[in-house]
Amino acid sequence: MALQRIPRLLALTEGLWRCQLVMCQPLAVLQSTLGSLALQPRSLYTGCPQCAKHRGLARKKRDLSEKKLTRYFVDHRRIRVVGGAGGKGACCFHSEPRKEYGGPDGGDGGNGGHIILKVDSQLKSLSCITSVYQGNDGEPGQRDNCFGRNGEHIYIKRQECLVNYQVPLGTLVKEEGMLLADLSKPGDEFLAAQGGSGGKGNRFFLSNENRAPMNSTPGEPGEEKRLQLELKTMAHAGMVGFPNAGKSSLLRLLSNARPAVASYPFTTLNPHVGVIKYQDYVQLAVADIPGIIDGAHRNRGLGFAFLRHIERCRIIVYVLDLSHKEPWVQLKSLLYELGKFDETLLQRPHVIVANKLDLPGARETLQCLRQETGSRVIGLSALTGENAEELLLHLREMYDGRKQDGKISYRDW
Ligand SMILES: Nc1nc2c(ncn2[C@@H]2O[C@H](COP(=O)(O)OP(=O)(O)OP(=O)(O)O)[C@@H](O)[C@H]2O)c(=O)[nH]1
Ligand SMILES: [Mg+2]
Repeated sequence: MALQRIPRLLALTEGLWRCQLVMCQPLAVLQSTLGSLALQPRSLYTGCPQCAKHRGLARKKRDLSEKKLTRYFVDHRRIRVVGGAGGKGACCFHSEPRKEYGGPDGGDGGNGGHIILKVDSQLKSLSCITSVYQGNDGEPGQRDNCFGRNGEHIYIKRQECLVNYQVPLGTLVKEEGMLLADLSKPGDEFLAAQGGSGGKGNRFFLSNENRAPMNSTPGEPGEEKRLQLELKTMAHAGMVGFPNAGKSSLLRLLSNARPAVASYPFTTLNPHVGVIKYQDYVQLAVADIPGIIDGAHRNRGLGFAFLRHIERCRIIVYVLDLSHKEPWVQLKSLLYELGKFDETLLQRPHVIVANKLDLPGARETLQCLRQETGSRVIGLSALTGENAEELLLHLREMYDGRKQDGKISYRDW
């Protein structure tokens, strides 16, 4: 019996020993004598149960692979929304002992619930949006002039116990290609489908001419719409460049985002947004999108549809690769492809960044690039972090400048 208790005792004591708690002499003796049983030492957790829970959560979260992310990142959805139908009006008469002609007392039906799209800034993708949303129907009217209950409105993320659905910030709502709403501010709402109004009970039809109306109306059906939801990433600055130029490496260097980096082209398949945090608590969001190549507008490479994710960026960062002999050719191609997508993108304030300054011969190429473009080019290395401050300061200057113009505010990216 005593032998059976030994392993448990040992487990307790070794934990105490590992945590270097104040260990009394008898425990130390026991530890040394039972050590021959060679149980693996385990760490004794001395905190409360809540802390133990947190300890489990503190495990490092593994980044999702780009392929898996593609499954989760959805920037297009077609949905059918149907508002709830109105409840039917009741047709009945008051009945009480010794009251023969009680009169009509059929209550009205409740209104059907609307379907409302609401912005949730925590959401980053449209993946949680399902294809059909059916509104809640209103309840029918009841006798004794009881009106039916209105259908609960449905918001397109389930939140607490309410049926409550939401969309990410930057969602465009279109119907047959026509823009209905641009949900670009936190808290924005859009009434996607209106619920039908409830029917009238026979009490409603009571008049001097008709003291015993026998008619009541059914509730109206809810509105039905087929909508396209399109997500455009919201960031202050967007990076464009050829594959392998080092956009993701740069984003990793500047911000807390962790996009995948590899030496093969098209490593990035989805847009990533990182936040640069300045010491005075100003935060600047930077988006990294998949690389674009010559002929992207003819659907070469990954095409250029994802350029819509930089459409809302106020600053465009062209990332060029100094390992190429003529990076200015890359710049021309980028400008051409951007112009094909949207001419106005070319008028946006921009920064030209030449990456991979650490490579041999890169400084000479940088000089040539400056001469060719005739504008400011920030040479840096995303790998070593060399000269990254210049880019950080320049982005901040541009951001502050545009904020003073009233073109950027915290609410309006
Ligand atoms: N020597 C050097 N290599 C770099 C630098 N920046 C990035 N790289 C390398 O270049 C390769 C591509 O980097 P990425 O950050 O994945 O490039 P990307 O532009 O995001 O590429 P895509 O996602 O395919 O568009 C990786 O092997 C990086 O290690 C740099 O400053 N110096
Ligand atoms: Mg990348």
